Amino acid sequence: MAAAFFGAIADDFTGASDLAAMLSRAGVPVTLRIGVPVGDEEASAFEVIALKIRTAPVEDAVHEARAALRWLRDQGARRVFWKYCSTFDSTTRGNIGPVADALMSDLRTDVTIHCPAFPENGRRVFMGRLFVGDLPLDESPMKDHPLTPMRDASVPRLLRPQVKRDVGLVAFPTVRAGVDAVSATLSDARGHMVVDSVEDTDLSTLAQAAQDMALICGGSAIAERLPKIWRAGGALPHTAAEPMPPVRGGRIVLSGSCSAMTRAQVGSYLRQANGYRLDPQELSKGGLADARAWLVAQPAEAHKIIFATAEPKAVQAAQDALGVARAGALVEDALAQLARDAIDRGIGQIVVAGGETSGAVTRALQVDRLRVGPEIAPGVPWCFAGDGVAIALKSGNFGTETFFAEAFEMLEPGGSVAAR
Ligand SMILES: Nc1ncnc2c1ncn2[C@@H]1O[C@H](COP(=O)(O)OP(=O)(O)O)[C@@H](O)[C@H]1O
Ligand SMILES: O=C(O)[C@@H](O)C(=O)COP(=O)(O)O
Repeated sequence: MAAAFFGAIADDFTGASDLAAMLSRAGVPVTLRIGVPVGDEEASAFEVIALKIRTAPVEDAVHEARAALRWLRDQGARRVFWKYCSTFDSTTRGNIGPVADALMSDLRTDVTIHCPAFPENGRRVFMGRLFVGDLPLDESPMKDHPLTPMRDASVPRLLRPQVKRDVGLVAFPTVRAGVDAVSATLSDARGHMVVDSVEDTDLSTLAQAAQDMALICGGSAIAERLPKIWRAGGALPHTAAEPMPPVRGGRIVLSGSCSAMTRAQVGSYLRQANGYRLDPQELSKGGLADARAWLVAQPAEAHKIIFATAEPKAVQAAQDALGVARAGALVEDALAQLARDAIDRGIGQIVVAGGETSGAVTRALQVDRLRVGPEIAPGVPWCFAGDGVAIALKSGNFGTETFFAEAFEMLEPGGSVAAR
């Protein structure tokens, strides 16, 4: 049976598909697993396990991540990646640090790096401060995230209260001094080293310096560099990507993200699509019957979107009335049920917006693995579930305004996926 070479644990589903897309750019076979598989399976060289632990209680998150690590190691993976959000999304109790600590202990390593930077998507780290576009994290739209509002931009300061080990910084001047300077710093370091990275060239330097680390933590962008480095160094055996399977027609967008970019994308798509808006307070009183009836009345081929996406004020009002967790769960459960309905109606092309939302929808579809296909936008690939179903899991802030239409165009006859 083929063995895994690299194993990643992602704290949410969009994050997992983002990482899988970045690895796929190097032409290596990547399998995205939905939850920890049970027992041995035919492994790809690159395995990514999607968990839904970003906002889970710390003990649950650590427990699931450790189970994922055991499975990956059992499949042969010796290089491990802990994938979290490029905007360092974590609650006040935060799972990023505790999971990193637990993985370090299990891997018997006393140093790791934290690299959330993703310059292609506007996430940069300078002197430990995380920027989203031209704004510090705590001034960016992430300050209003429904589940993980980010109120500080300093990654070391966010991480320190979450971990048992020391937290240090590989600062920009060292990164720009090159691979030897970073390697020397890391070889003397212990604990969690946050690394600055402003441009892609910094990621290449860091990936070179970290290529032999047992554990790397962060966003997906640094991982893009790793397959090429391992291949060039002779560590990675020859691997080839697989062809894409056929996809059936019928399309729908399900959006539970309230991020700034998703709000713009929903607004743009509503100019061409039939739309149904879900409201958590109405869901709590009236349930889902209206939304399900609306979906049944839609032609399969029509452009259509069901969304709970709302402005921060409306989100706040729903949370004040219902509580944060219940408001979120009502929306996630509703979109999960509607995804099942869509599949039952023969719809084959589903775009989901939002990390938590993607977790709820994908689980509801009872898919256990996805083949990773071409990217619609940086970090958002089409994934293939089998039976002619394609799913794209879009992180809240990824993509441009016309993302939803572009995604379906790729699957149209003559589109870039259909043409393969
Ligand atoms: N109108 C709303 N009011 C309150 N919560 C909402 C609303 N719409 C969506 N949510 C919840 O907000 C959360 C958004 O998180 P997520 O799906 O991870 O999106 P993102 O990728 O933008 O972070 C989900 O739990 C979702 O159910
Ligand atoms: O690293 C990233 O930004 C994404 O891969 C990610 O984790 C997305 O999370 P959501 O914004 O919650 O979808």
